[in-house]
Amino acid sequence: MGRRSKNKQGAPEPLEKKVWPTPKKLGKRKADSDSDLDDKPTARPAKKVKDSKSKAASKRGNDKGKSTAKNGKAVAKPDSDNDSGDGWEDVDGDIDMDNDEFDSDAELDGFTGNLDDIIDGDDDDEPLRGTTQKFDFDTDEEDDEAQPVSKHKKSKQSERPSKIIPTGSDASDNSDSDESDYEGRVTMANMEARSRALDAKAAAEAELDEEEFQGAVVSDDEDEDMMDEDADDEDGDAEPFHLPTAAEREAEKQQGGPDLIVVQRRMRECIRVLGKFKRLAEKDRSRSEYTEQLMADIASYYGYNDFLVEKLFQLFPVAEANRNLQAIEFFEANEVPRPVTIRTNTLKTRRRDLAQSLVNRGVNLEPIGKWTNVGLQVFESSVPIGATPEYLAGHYMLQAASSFLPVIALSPQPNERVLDMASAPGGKTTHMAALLQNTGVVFANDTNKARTKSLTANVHRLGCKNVVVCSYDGREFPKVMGGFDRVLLDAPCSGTGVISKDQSVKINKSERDFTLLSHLQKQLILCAIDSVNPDSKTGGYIVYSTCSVTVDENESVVDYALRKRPNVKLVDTGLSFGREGFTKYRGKTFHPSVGLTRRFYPHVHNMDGFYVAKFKVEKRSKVTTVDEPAVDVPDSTFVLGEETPAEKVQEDVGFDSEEDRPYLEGMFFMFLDGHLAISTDSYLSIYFRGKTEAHEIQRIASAAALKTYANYHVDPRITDVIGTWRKCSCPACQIAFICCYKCWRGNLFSVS
Ligand SMILES: C[S@@+](CC[C@H](N)C(=O)[O-])C[C@H]1O[C@@H](n2cnc3c(N)ncnc32)[C@H](O)[C@@H]1O
Repeated sequence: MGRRSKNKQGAPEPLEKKVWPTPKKLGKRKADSDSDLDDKPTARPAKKVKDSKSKAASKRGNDKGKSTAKNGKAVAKPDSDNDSGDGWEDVDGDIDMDNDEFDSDAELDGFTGNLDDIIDGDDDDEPLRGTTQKFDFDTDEEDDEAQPVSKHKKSKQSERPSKIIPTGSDASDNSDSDESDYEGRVTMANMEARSRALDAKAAAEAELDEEEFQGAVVSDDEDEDMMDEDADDEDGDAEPFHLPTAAEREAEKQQGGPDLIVVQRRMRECIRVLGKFKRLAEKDRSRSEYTEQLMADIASYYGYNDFLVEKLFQLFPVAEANRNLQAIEFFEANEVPRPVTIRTNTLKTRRRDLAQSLVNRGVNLEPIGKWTNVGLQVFESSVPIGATPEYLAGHYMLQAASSFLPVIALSPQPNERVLDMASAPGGKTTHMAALLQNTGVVFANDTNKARTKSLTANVHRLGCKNVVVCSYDGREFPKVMGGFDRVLLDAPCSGTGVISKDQSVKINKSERDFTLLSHLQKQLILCAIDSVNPDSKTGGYIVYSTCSVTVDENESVVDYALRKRPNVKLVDTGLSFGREGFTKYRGKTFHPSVGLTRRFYPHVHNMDGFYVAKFKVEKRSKVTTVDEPAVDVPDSTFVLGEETPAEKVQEDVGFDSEEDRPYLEGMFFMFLDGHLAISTDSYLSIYFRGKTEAHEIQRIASAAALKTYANYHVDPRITDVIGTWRKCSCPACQIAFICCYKCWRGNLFSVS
């Protein structure tokens, strides 16, 4: 770990801001670039009231929010306000409020606040607003422990040194920028404009990246300065910065490394020199020397290994004028906790009702933004947000905002069959179950059996009744079963997007990890594609996502899938924000459609770093076989040992083999007394949960034996079947829990 992480020291002295170029000096170009950087998280004090539109409303909101927490008395907003476009629109007017424990009217009666006073919906379109305090939960994992969100809790931010780089709001004159009319804050609209501007600049990126990749050093003479010409005089006053030579750096190392303050200053100076290289660089020193020094200092200052710093630094293309600033903003954002967010479980409640209940308990919150109608951002809470009665009753999931994105992109439709290939602990599974309104079926798979326990617990808590939990290696699909309308592959990844939650990523990732992960992801994505029914009438989609920002795990994987499976194409994710996926990166050129994929960054969107790609699986025009190994995978990448050798999996993922036929043809699932029955045109299989008693197997199997093609087996990898099966009314059925084939087909999804 670097010295900051290792020592957990207090904040070093703030940087002397006077040495930074003023906004004026930075000029228009800087203002543009800063405007992009302004998408960063802002260290905002905990608050629940938006302060832009109506100070009066804000004040009322604050006051009421506090008083409601205390006295629990006030009048609920009339229902008619629900549709006022205030950001609290109901997500589903037809919610089955089948949970007796929850009485929304009772909640309303007791509600003492007026949410509309608290909320100004007009700026509801920010991805996420400023961080308040640290709250420990994994991107994708529910934290079982109760976690109060206390305004008194000391955040990690408070221990941090001041910023290395003045950000847009710190340093730039934004009078021309989108946010100037909005108190310097970022809106979805201006964020997108910034993204577009950046993306336009990326046109020149590939050539420069390639040059860098091939070791070509950009000529100093050709470098563009970031500063305006009129800044020259003032630059003359600045102390010349001496870039340490290799020998000096070695000596520094021998003495135990540089002082933290020295590192801070040096980073700042390197960025300054790189920004106006011709004027400020020392003679005979190259741009790459400054960049190397900057990366080395980032590694020691933030506590990364050198390899990862370089990998992450390279995400910011050389061609971008503000490349170094962006990189620093990214590393800085990894030191700041992301906002606490929850997802309303629409199987049990409505967002507005949930919000009212939580406000009554002293929770300050607001809708996340217009891109989600189920998300709430929690600013502060006097109660542990992971242990409220509403939480225990399954009215919400504690879930990072970025985790909503792949499910929104996948957009499962009622009655569909969906596979969540790597699902534990179930944040996205339960979201999908809710979008299916408890119809159809979600196969929630995860190779890690231990993790399926928390998945099952979440499925139960949230009242999902259409979920089969199983524990296969995802690479065994579609051999296990196929024919899904939609598949989500939220792939195992390096976690470079969630460093703010898991600082160990900074030091425990090596080049080999990325190679192995990328191999695994490539295998999984092919299996995900092959598990989709291309003839699906309503779907035929796959979403691939990771909580990583590296290209190896994202664009490279997606591009690989496009090359290996000509019957798939990328489609728009439907997400209203996010940066375009790279189509060129460090000498590699990806399919142009990779630009349709979306990247999310902590410093831009104030969310965990994330990546989302959506594919449409087309019908295969002719029999195609995979005639080469999908990926050249070392055996060591397989965690199942003897179960499934790599080569076997590779061979088996070919198209249209006779063997695959039953998996790809129409398949029907039903829930049998807590077990799973799968029927195709050719056969019936009953999967007993791993710990099924022998007499239970006997009972069901003997009934199944009445069917000609029935077979059964006990599968320890089917861990839970959460759903109920309504007895068939068909007179042909001799046995209550097994239907004849005809009525089975007709009634399969008549599950209650
Ligand atoms: C990013 S997490 C999934 C988070 C989950 N989608 C959610 O929203 O809660 C990745 C998961 O992949 C699982 N995994 C790793 N290798 C796998 C494989 N070969 N097949 C299936 N799952 C795998 C891990 O156990 C881990 O739970």
